[in-house]
Amino acid sequence: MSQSLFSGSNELPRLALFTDFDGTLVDIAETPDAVEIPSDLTEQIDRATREFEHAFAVITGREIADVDRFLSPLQLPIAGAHGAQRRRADGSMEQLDRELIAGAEEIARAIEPLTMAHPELLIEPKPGAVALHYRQAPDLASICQQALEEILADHPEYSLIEGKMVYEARPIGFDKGAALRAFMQEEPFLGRTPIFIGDDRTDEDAFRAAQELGGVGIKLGPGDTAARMRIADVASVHALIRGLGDMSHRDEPLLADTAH
Ligand SMILES: O=P(O)(O)OC[C@H]1O[C@H](O[C@H]2O[C@H](CO)[C@@H](O)[C@H](O)[C@H]2O)[C@H](O)[C@@H](O)[C@@H]1O
Repeated sequence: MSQSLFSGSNELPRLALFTDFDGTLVDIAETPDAVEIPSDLTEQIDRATREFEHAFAVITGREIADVDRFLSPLQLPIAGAHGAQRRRADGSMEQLDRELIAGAEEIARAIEPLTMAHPELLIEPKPGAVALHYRQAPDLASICQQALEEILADHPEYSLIEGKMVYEARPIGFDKGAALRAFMQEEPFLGRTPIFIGDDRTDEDAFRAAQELGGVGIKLGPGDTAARMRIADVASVHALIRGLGDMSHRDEPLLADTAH
C-alpha cells in the first residue's frame, strides 16, 4: 500500500464500509443458491453496522431480495444487480426504469433455448439484469459469451460483463462505482471515508470510486486490480469487519502518547 488511510492524523476518519457479497462476505459455491452463510455472520454485520452508525452497505451483482434472504433478518442498504437496483439506508428504493426491467426479461427469455440445449447452464434473472452461469459446464464459456453478445446486439441499452464463471447483461450507466458514489451522497454515508472490499473484476469500478473519494479499495485474492490494498480470503474479511467495528468506537487518539 503506498499510503495509509490513517496517516497524518491521530484520529480515525469516520468510515463507511461497503462490501461485495459473493466471494467476499461468503465463499463461492457451485450454484448461486448453494452459498453457506456462517452462523455468526449476520450478528457480526449487525454489530458492525451499529458501530458504523449504519454506514455499511452491500454492493452486489445479486438482486437485493437474494441478499435479504441470506442475511435475514438484516435489511441493509444494498445496491443489487450491479447497481441497477438500490435500497437506501432509510429503506427507500431507487426505482429502475420499467423499460430496463422489461429489457432484462426479454434477454432472459432469449437465452432459454441455449439453456434448454445445455441444462448445465443456469439463467439467473434479476430486476434490470441477467446472469448466465456456466460453472457446471466450463467448456461452454465461449458459447455463453457469443450467445449473449448476439442477444445484446438487439439490446443496445445493455452491456456484457464477465464475472466468476458467469456472463451478465447489465444496463449501461450502472456499475458498482456509480452505486457507491450514490450512497456517499446520502446519510449516513455523507462526509465519511469509504472502504470497499471486493473480489471480482466487476468490483474494480467501486475500488476506483472509493479511492477517488479519499478512501480505499481492498481486493480479495490475486489478480490485477486498481485497489490499493489486498486481503487474503473471506475469513479475513469477517475478521476485518469485526476489527473495524471495534476501532470505530475509539474516540481517544489512535496512538497513545508514549514519549518518555
Ligand atoms: O457482486 P457479487 O456479490 O460478487 O455477485 C456476483 C455474482 O455472484 C453470484 O454468482 C457467483 O457466485 C455463485 C455462488 O458462489 C457462483 O456459483 C457463481 O459461479 C458466481 O459467478 C450471483 O449468482 C450473481 O448474480 C452475481 O452477479
